[in-house]
Amino acid sequence: MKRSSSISLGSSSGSKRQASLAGFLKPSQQTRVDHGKRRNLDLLYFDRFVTPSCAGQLTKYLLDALPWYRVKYTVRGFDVNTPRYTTVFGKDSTDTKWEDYACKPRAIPEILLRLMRKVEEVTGETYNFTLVNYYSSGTDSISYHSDSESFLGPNPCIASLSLGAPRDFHLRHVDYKTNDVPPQKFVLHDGDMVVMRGKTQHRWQHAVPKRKHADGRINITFRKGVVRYATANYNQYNVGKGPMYRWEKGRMMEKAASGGLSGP
Ligand SMILES: O=C(O)CCC(=O)C(=O)O
Ligand SMILES: [Fe+2]
Repeated sequence: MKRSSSISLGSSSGSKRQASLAGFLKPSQQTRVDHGKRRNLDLLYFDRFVTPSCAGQLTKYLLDALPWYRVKYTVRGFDVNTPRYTTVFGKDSTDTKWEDYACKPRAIPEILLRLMRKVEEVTGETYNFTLVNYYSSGTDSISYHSDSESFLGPNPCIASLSLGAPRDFHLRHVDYKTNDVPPQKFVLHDGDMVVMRGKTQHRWQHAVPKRKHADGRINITFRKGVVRYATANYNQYNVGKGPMYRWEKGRMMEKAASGGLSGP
């Protein structure tokens, strides 16, 4: 699908830094991958949803402006070190007041909000969270998982934008061990967007595997949390209680303990 609309990401922003981001979006091509053989894989793929110049500015801005975390947690007695930097903004759609959460959610920064509105327009969905990953090198990754959390509702739509270095994106059917449904593998380039919809999260898993060599890559996902627990869960697994990191002089620098969410 061709679209000619473009928007400015920066013109009416409050902060000077954001206002200097004069990029634009131009959804160029939309490919839908959903035929029956692929068993409930309902994907939209936007080739260069964000133009290269906008993607470059956005990457620099986000790296610089956002607080980053390297979350550690325990699952069934095993210590897990999240193998990438993460951060999260937004709040579930319940009418819970912001101050009533044990860990106060953070408002979505203006630039991500603008991006979210454009993604909403193009996907015909609404979102209230943005989760951001930073893969600093090929050893940063996300292993096979599905985002089928019940707090996202029955068939969640998740829009996922890639910025920076290309990385492989793999999908496999949940019953891949016993069926012959082939895995799907493609490369996500700077500015590309994948939208996972329908039963995709229930019937498929996705991953960004480790690679020997890869430069920095940011991934932004837009999701909609429909119950209060979404906010606590996303905070726990994307911010945690460990130190915060800031991008300074071309690398991540550890800062004081976050103690939960505080302003970006
Ligand atoms: O980095 C990506 O492309 C995928 C990220 C992802 O699957 C997630 O954050 O749940
Ligand atoms: Fe995911």
